[in-house]
Amino acid sequence: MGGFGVDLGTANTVVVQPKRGIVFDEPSVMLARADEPTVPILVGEDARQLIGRTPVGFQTVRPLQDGVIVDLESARSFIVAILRKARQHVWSGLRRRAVIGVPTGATTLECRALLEAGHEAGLRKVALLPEPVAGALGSGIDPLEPRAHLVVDVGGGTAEITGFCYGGILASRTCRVAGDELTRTLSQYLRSEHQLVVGDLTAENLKVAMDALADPPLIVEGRDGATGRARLVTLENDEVKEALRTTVDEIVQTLTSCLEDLPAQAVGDIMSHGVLAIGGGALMSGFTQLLEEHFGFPVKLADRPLTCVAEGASVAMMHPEVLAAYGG
Ligand SMILES: Nc1ncnc2c1ncn2[C@@H]1O[C@H](COP(=O)(O)OP(=O)(O)OP(=O)(O)O)[C@@H](O)[C@H]1O
Repeated sequence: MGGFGVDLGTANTVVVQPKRGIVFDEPSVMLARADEPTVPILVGEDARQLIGRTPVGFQTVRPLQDGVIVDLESARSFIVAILRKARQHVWSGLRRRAVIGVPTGATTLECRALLEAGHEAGLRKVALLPEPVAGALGSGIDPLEPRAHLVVDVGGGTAEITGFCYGGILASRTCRVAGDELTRTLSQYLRSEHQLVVGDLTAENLKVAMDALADPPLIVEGRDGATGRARLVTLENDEVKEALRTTVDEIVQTLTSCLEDLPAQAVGDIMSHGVLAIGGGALMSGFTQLLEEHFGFPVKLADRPLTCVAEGASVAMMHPEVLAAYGG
């Protein structure tokens, strides 16, 4: 069966084909000339490497913000470019169809922009599926069963929580503070507390490294804010966690507030089966434990939190009943 399951994220884009698995998994970034911002020269990881070191006359463009398209032309060029890259693995002249994950909180206009970008990129048929439903499907959950599920998705631009059951959404809350804001918080912290200026990539690597860090301190390279000279700063794991605490609390509070909107019976289902956590931000050290403390019931990190949305979108192509219930 042809076609693509696509998670077009603010931070990363993943494309899955039903028979071949993941055919593209790279940052949602493209490099373009400043005077032609919608014509990509580099796409994905190659373009990301130039963030913070972009030569004069070029710019790095992120076609999505907060999980939705902000500029139709850039988004269309980006989709064309990633599908071309994906096709290097499987060349095909056929016009394919696709299921694309979309934030539950996306407006009709934002959904239309995504559909238009897909069609303009040459896709024959495009259907949309809420990302939490796709993530659940990609994690082996049947979203049509008559039992409530709660999915937390912490991405780059948004953190979302969605309750759904038997083909319908029960409740949903969105927080436009997520992984990328945590990176910015860390960058600002280094500047204000250590007078160290670092690039976005360094701040993000530090945030992700905290995950793997047990006891050894972390060494960060940057530029001294006063003298401009290169300097190293040593940070303890706990210091990084503390620097991120206020932003993490903001995300957790929005997510837990969704419980108020859920019917009591649904809360019972979730208490006995737990919450599913997806998205790269959920990988942050201690995040699922913190959520468990606030929810009061178990939170399970998906087996493949970064790719399950695209995997579920790919599975949905073979389940038109799921698309009919949740998508379009
Ligand atoms: N091990 C990790 N620890 C902490 N954060 C991580 C880790 N791995 C990835 N991230 C963060 O997860 C975010 C990207 O997650 P993901 O790819 O799910 O987002 P997205 O789908 O592109 O975004 P959105 O859902 O907002 O459109 C980034 O902010 C990245 O820094």
